[in-house]
Amino acid sequence: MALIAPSILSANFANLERDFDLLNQSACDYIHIDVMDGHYVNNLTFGPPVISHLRPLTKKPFDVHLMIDRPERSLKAYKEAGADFLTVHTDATIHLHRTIQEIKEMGLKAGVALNPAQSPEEIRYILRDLDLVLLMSVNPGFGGQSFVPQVLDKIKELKDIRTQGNYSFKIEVDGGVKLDNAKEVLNAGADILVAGSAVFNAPDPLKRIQEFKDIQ
Ligand SMILES: O=C(CO)[C@@H](O)[C@H](O)COP(=O)(O)O
Repeated sequence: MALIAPSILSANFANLERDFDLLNQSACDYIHIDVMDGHYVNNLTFGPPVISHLRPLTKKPFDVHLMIDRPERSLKAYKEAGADFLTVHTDATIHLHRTIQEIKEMGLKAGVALNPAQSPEEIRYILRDLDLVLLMSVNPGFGGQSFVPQVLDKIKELKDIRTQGNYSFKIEVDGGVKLDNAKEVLNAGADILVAGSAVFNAPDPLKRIQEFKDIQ
């Protein structure tokens, strides 16, 4: 069964408590939290203070996706705010291996994100250290963009690499995931689907999450 991580980037920022009530009632597996700093990406969302206020609202794991420059400077703040997974971008940190080790030493699950133009080859030598590889299927920064179709081949490639290397990381796909392409994304090898606008812009977000969960 697909693991579903609704992205609160498309939630109502003026009413996050209501949207967290909804997520608590749902069958979602993780809550995907997009942190954007206005530098690594143009958009700006929130940081540790907001996340720490969200933490008591749910027991669901926080899958925190850091779209920020130099994430190594603030890992501890995100741990203290309540992150369970911390995912960084390869091109945002200078010493990626060290950053991953620091996330793991804090007892968190460590993830690396690849943008649509980046190859899994870039992270070949750290794959054994990772709990998660997040394949961006849009360019990062905004919700509601269209799925970049070439990413389907990348998912397959990464899944083959995982099998050949006997690695244990999960493959998460993020951006433009909708009900009508989710099956193809899962068949390509994704374990976790991130869905923002497909969930929060749906007439019935609870039903929509269940529809994603029910995909065979
Ligand atoms: O990280 C990002 C965008 O940078 C994603 O998590 C989006 O939030 C996904 O939104 P949709 O494409 O599902 O609307």
